[in-house]
Amino acid sequence: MSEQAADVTGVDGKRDDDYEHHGGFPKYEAVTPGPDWARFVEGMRTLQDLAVSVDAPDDVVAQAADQVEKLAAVLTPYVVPEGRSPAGRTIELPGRGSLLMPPWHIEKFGPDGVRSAGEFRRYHLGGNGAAHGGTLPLLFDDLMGMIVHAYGRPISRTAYLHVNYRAITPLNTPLTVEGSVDRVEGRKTFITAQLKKGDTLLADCEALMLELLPGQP
Ligand SMILES: CCCCC/C=C\C/C=C\C/C=C\C/C=C\CCCC(=O)SCCNC(=O)CCNC(=O)[C@H](O)C(C)(C)COP(=O)(O)OP(=O)(O)OC[C@H]1O[C@@H](n2cnc3c(N)ncnc32)[C@H](O)[C@@H]1OP(=O)(O)O
Repeated sequence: MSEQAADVTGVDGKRDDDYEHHGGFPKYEAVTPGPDWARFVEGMRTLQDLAVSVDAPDDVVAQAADQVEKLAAVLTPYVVPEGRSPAGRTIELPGRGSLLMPPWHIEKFGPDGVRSAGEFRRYHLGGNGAAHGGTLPLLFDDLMGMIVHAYGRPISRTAYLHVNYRAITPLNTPLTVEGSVDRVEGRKTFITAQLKKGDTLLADCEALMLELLPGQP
């Protein structure tokens, strides 16, 4: 597993040294895990989809539960502190290799904004074939973190996230989400983003990201 420092170069081309010591935040570095990590994560995503969509006989569920318990026992000795797992730090994988994130891949990452593309899956079902309303703020919030980072701002947290649901967000359909910094006022970074299916606006979002003060968690 090789580690590389995240690019924290600001819009003015200067390295943002504040990134190193702002807030009480651990420092994250992008990572390239071994060759089986992608297969492992995708397999786990398939299991998540299945776990919310099967109605299997008791003996099949018992068999599955046995295997899940065995798998957990295999992995448990390797639990590491926050920021050390490849989950969330593998930029080239959908959802940066984190099961919490929808399996979307980054198409554009820079000071002028971040765009990612992907699909919501059965795991993300809300009702009547649409994505759960709570999955959209998850997608947007993660995007906001990346936009702040790509813009070269110090570590910031979401103070508010305002989502407007404009149309039903379908499952298993290619979508894009894109956003950029609107303005910066002191510690405040204001960002807007849109979720689209082709040219159709599904949801838009406005967020305030607040730069953390020294020692803030
Ligand atoms: C993973 C990396 C892998 C490799 C790297 C590669 C790629 C990058 C990838 C990812 C990105 C990397 C890193 C991302 C890092 C972090 C993202 C984290 C996102 C989150 O983690 S998301 C969690 C949900 N988030 C919270 O859990 C926040 C809880 N909260 C608080 O922690 C405090 O609340 C805080 C600190 C936000 C503010 O507290 P505070 O005391 O410092 O500030 P204060 O309240 O004084 O406000 C100052 C001024 O903001 C105004 N203001 C405040 N709140 C407002 C509101 N809601 N609406 C309107 N105005 C508001 C005030 O009115 C005042 O304005 P004014 O100065 O004009 O009077």
